[in-house]
Amino acid sequence: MASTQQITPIKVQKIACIGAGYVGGPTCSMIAYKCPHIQVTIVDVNQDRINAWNSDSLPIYEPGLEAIVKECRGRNLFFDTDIDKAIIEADLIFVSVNTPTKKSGVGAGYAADLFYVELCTRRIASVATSSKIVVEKSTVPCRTAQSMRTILEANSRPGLRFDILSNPEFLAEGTAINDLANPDRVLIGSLSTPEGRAAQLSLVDVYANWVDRQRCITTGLWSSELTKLAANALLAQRISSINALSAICEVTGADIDEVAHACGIDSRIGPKFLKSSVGFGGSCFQKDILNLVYLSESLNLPEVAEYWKQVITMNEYQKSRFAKNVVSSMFNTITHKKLAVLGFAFKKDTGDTRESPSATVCRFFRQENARISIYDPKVPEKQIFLDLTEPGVADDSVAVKEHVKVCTSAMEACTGAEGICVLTEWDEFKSLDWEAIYESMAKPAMVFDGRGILDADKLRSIGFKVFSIGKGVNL
Ligand SMILES: NC(=O)c1ccc[n+]([C@@H]2O[C@H](COP(=O)([O-])OP(=O)(O)OC[C@H]3O[C@@H](n4cnc5c(N)ncnc54)[C@H](O)[C@@H]3O)[C@@H](O)[C@H]2O)c1
Ligand SMILES: O=c1ccn([C@@H]2O[C@H](COP(=O)(O)OP(=O)(O)O[C@H]3O[C@H](CO)[C@@H](O)[C@H](O)[C@H]3O)[C@@H](O)[C@H]2O)c(=O)[nH]1
Repeated sequence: MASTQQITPIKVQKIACIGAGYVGGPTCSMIAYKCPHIQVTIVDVNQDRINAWNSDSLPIYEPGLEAIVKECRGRNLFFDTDIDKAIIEADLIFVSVNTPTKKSGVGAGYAADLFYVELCTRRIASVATSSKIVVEKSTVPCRTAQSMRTILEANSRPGLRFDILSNPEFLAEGTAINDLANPDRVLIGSLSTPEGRAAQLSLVDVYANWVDRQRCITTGLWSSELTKLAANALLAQRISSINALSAICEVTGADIDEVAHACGIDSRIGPKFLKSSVGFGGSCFQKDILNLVYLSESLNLPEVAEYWKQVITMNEYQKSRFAKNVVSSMFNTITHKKLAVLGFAFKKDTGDTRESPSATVCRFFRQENARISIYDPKVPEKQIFLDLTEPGVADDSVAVKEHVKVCTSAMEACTGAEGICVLTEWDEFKSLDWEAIYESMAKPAMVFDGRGILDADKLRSIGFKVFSIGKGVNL
């Protein structure tokens, strides 16, 4: 029978966050900003990253982040590599480390690699001198909290308590600050024991400094862990669904934006996440769906696994369909032709290139021996070369530079090109001087809009041949 014993939640005064990445950095900076009475220390093993957080040039680009960090840093927000000190001092610890897809061993290519989560858990256990609330912020497979509890209980000093909470993060890159300041919901899962409930309430109290308590959803641990994977799978599924329809539009002459609008206006469907594109990217969607596929397979649910896998298959199809269409439209060869690629980040307003569809398309163009000129307003040149270098291929870091040029403006990338591919939806691409670009290009000048952001009629009136995703082949 469940105990009715009441335990008073602790008042959190010191928070440590292990992992100063895209999630740990912005999330805990927001906590420091909204809770000046709480001391927040964000720690990482990566000295360069911590140095950057302590400098004028933050390691990630996120609109609005810099102002928040500048206001709080040195006041109640600290970035450090002294992980042990932060653990010892904190009463609540966020584990916000990376959980990439496993590259080898059991579950390779599907399962989440929990190596870093386990490393942190063991470190907390061995270092802690007082009881802690440990919060899974990383996206993890269902029931990871149980493994964390077992490790903590088996390795810590006698008499200490560790309450594990699941508090998955739903921020999207590029809009992280607004997502954190005004979240649709904050999800906190715990065991249904009195201690678990008390820990849950302690974390609700932290968020309640700026989030309405009604929006703080409290659930069981496993529901919370699974909700994170489910939410990403459902979002990615919408994109794959609209992209599957875009292929039908291109053959039939229907217009994907009209279809998406008319479908999305139905309140049961809703308008968001129905923008057809060259494919979804980012560090999460593919990884989390693969994780869900693996979970389904390990639970002996092959039909469920197959269902979710199809979301990724469709995404791969969309990227390759786009790239092949460029080749066929350019008279079946792009060998030695100059192609301008506008946008390399996986979406606008971020410099993140993880799983970027632009990188996939560029790799395809490289295979076809095209000359690729890339412009992205936020992705550093070094990162572009890193992403396009084939790992394990001797001297490819040199060879890639024979095919790929990184430019400092869209105009520079497009000058002399035979085709332009828009692969990230940066706003600045909509207002380029398209007349001047047209004049500078080899003819026929072609534009392949993989994000559906350009005014195709206007471009055609200038003289371009235009392909827009989901708009009928109307070059
Ligand atoms: N990127 C997103 O938009 C996003 C959104 C929601 C959830 N998530 C999830 O959050 C987690 C973190 O993602 P991210 O994008 O911030 O990753 P990231 O790679 O940007 O950051 C992770 C950081 O953890 C550090 N780290 C790894 N092991 C460590 C250890 N043992 N001790 C100290 N530091 C360690 C790494 O050095 C790195 O700086 C992942 O599980 C991801 O799925 C990401
Ligand atoms: O209608 C749409 C919406 C998005 N995208 C693409 O989908 C990808 C992902 O976009 P988005 O979800 O906005 O960015 P992420 O930062 O990857 O955020 C997702 O992944 C995070 C990590 O788990 C979650 O926290 C967020 O809730 C979830 O939206 C990008 O390539 C977008 O260009 C489309 O093609 N069409």
